[in-house]
Amino acid sequence: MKKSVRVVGAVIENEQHQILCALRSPDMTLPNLWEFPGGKIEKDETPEESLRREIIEELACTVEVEKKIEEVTHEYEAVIVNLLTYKCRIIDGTPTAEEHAELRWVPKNELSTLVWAPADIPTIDKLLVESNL
Ligand SMILES: Nc1nc2c([nH]c(=O)n2[C@H]2C[C@H](O)[C@@H](COP(=O)(O)OP(=O)(O)OP(=O)(O)O)O2)c(=O)[nH]1
Repeated sequence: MKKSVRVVGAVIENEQHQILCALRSPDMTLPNLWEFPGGKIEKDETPEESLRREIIEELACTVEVEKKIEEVTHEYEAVIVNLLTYKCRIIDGTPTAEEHAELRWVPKNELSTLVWAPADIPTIDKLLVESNL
């Protein structure tokens, strides 16, 4: 049976309505795909705790976790990912790529020009709807 993992992703928006996008490096699983910074929820962690920890590790900054955006279960070839995405606000520091190949602020209405990890598409669709309001 395929392994299931619970994953959290941070949707961080700046004042220019751009979203912080992170590029997985060539040596990661799902190489060279864009994703929301975050990672696997560890045992005994709430999704919010996990997201704050992952953002410190990956971006070297502190976020406040706000409302949930989407929950998606996506079956990859080797694993089933249950992804929860949350709006987050930076409360300390400036995002730095500690683990990713690149970080890029992308206007909401241009998000679909990047090649995303498939589990992220429903979140992208929601953000695109918001940008057209
Ligand atoms: N962090 C993050 N992971 C995502 C997203 N979308 C998506 O399918 N994933 C997948 C990639 C990984 O398989 C898993 C998250 O694990 P991770 O961020 O801890 O990745 P990892 O490379 O350390 O883990 P692994 O897959 O090599 O074991 O979820 C996303 O937006 N953010």
